[in-house]
Amino acid sequence: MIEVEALTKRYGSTTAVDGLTFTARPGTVTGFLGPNGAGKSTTMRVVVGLERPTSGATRVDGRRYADLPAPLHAVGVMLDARSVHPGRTAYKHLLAMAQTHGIGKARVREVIAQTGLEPAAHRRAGTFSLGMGQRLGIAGALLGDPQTLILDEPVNGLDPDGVLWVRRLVRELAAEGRTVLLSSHLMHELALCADRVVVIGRGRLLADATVSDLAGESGTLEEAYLRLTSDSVEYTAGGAR
Ligand SMILES: Nc1ncnc2c1ncn2[C@@H]1O[C@H](COP(=O)(O)OP(=O)(O)OP(=O)(O)O)[C@@H](O)[C@H]1O
Repeated sequence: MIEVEALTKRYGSTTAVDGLTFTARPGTVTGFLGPNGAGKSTTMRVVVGLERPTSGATRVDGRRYADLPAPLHAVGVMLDARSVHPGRTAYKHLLAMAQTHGIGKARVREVIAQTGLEPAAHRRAGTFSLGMGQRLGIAGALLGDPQTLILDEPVNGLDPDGVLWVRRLVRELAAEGRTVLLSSHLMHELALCADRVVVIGRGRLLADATVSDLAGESGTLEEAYLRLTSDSVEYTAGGAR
């Protein structure tokens, strides 16, 4: 379970997250949606202890990230698929992560198979396509068999097979009772795999609803999203607003 409670994060004069509260629950895929710069990545970075909140709090399974005894087993994270050392092979990268938590080679091989990385396991990550890098990032998130997964834009750069694979994977993880928080720009993508959707704009909560409630009576989910975020989009195809 992920709890975000009255979270505010400022960088100088920029308020990236502004009094945000929501909960991502076990057994559920929670879609985290908002236009560019809405504050999704910042929120996720605070949840996993990479940023300190200006005010408010975040918790994973009732604890602050810093208080988790074995973070890799509690929460699997993929924030930036390009953050892997380019000179390391996929296998070596995962093995190095595994060793920080006493996870064995068998589990490394298991997540390599689960993410379809077997043919590329001994290639340097620097030679990977964006899609392969995403698979490696997801493999790292799965490594500790965590109850909670946080995936920032996991379908970015994936081919159609990869997109289908991610959809199936997150559904399976939730069906096993895990908490999955998944960000995307794409409402239609989330509609296909999320149970709930948390929509933010300019760091503020705009909606927290089931996919079907958000679409409501009036048209499609995409229309509901555009209506919600129309005041939050800083730039449109026609230029600055
Ligand atoms: N380290 C930082 N220093 C200064 N400003 C930052 C920093 N990180 C994020 N911001 C600003 O905070 C706001 C929220 O950014 P964030 O990356 O969280 O949004 P996002 O919803 O993830 O966007 P995107 O979908 O484009 O990745 C933006 O205005 C961004 O420029």
